[in-house]
Amino acid sequence: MDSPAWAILSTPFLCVLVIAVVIGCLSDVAIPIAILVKGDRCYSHKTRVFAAVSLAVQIVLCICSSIGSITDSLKLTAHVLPQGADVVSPDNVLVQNPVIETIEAKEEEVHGVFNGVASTKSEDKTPVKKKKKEEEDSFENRFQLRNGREVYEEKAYLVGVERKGNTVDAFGIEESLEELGQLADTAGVAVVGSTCQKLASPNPRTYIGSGKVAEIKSAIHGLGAETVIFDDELSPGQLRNLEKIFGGDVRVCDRTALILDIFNQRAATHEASLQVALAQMEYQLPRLTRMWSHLERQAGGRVKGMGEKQIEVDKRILRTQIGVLKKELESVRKHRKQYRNRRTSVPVPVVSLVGYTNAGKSTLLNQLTGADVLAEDRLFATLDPTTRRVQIKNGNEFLLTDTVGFIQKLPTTLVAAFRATLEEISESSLLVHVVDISHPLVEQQVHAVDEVLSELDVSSIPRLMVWNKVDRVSDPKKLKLEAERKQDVVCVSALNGDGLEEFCNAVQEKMKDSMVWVEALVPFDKGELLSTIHQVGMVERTEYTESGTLIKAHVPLRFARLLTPMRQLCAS
Ligand SMILES: Nc1nc2c(ncn2[C@@H]2O[C@H](COP(=O)(O)OP(=O)(O)OP(=O)(O)O)[C@@H](O)[C@H]2O)c(=O)[nH]1
Ligand SMILES: [Mg+2]
Repeated sequence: MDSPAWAILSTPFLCVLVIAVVIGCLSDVAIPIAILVKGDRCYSHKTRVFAAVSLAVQIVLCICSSIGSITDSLKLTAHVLPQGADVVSPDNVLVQNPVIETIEAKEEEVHGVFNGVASTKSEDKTPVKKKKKEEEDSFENRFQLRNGREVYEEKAYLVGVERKGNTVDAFGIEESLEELGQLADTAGVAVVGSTCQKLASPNPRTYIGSGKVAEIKSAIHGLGAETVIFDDELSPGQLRNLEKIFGGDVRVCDRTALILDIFNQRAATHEASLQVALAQMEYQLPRLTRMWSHLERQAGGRVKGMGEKQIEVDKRILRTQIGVLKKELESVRKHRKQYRNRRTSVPVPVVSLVGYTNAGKSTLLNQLTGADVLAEDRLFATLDPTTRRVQIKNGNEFLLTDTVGFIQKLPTTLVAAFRATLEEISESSLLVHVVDISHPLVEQQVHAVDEVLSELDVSSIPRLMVWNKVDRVSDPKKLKLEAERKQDVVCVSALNGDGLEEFCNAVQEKMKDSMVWVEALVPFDKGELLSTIHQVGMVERTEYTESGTLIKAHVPLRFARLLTPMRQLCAS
């Protein structure tokens, strides 16, 4: 039914035109026809020939004019029809919509002509629907798979503060913000912008100045950010005030909350989950206030203190939960201690890898022991300690423990919550501080690690420093010479295995510091004791005598106690 013929016939204008042409033609041909019909009875031969010629000419003229009219009409109809379709189509908004949209549609039409392709999906071209589709697409794209979980990628705006009079060892504001960006990335948050401010002292109400707050407010609304992350820990009041000012659904959080969020996402074992839950609850406890301020608003201010009562109830619940968690963690700690005691009955020395997050601790453990601990270019890949046995070429061995990485401004709640895990460090014979020597902020990272270690009371344990990732520096030879000049520094590349033998030798040398020198006569029937001395100690000399084997070696202190009766034997 959409054919042009039907369209022509269905137009009243065309019908009138056709009738007029027919009447006109009939009137012009009527006289010659009458002459011809009456014939030779009334008219001469000449008159009839003239009438016949005239009729033929009229017919030809009539046909020509009809063809011309119909062609013009066709052209007109062809021009009118598409517009007519636009008007009646419910999908099309071009005719009804304002000027701007018509102009845009015209531009699209031109675009269509250039391409020579007629688009049939007019709805895809409308700006409103296009925008909606883009929004839907971007919404879908913002779901990311993190650690096996699908999470919605929030848009975040970062804020840093540079305190006047910062020490040389501290991170610069730009570097600190960059690290915050890395943390945000690890947590699955997309950073859309950042800003910083230099301050002598923080504003007690909003942490930053009011001008900066206004600037951030307009920036986040322009960028569509849902979260504002501060690089420093904010007080509960500051968090509340900032959220009120930013308005809407904008969430304000700080570095501590972000790190806790990462730990929460990454906790894979029961112990790690317990520790993270405890740290999160301790962080939330003073911040509960803002959750209940709506109660007083709902009551129109008539029931004053309603919110406060609710906060008290919640705080009590949270404190009870914290108590339960602490008890559970205490039992985990006891279990760990028992396991460690069992391990020390076979006195293999324990070496702990400590260091800044992403320095390469897990990669080093994997290279030396063939373990498959997760090592990746993300912050806080490791949360739980892993211990593996390392066998050195000379037959000696030690246990190597990989631990959770440190970071500058590490939340104290987190250090406290991870005490059970970190106790591994405090009971080791040697601390190996792994450093990413290729990192531009290596000095600041070393300083940050030393600060956390000072909180853990491990100053009496000997230390060895490992400059890792030497394959990434521009002049590895120069670096190795520099390391040789320093005491207790070894260069390695955990990734390609470069320098691992030197590392193991250095570990042994260093462990001598925590061992005692013994000379003991071991009876022949205590053969396994002798082999243990070879495993865990550093044997200088063995002599076979009539009453047993005389051994001179450095051995761990605990083991030296085991050898006490034999030492006496030797002395006599
Ligand atoms: N080029 C190079 N990359 C390395 C080296 N050692 C480690 N990496 C890379 O550095 C990244 C971090 O390594 P990890 O072993 O996970 O670091 P980590 O210290 O265990 O990190 P956390 O568990 O987060 O504390 C990974 O992408 C490794 O491949 C190295 O010697 N050279
Ligand atoms: Mg690791």
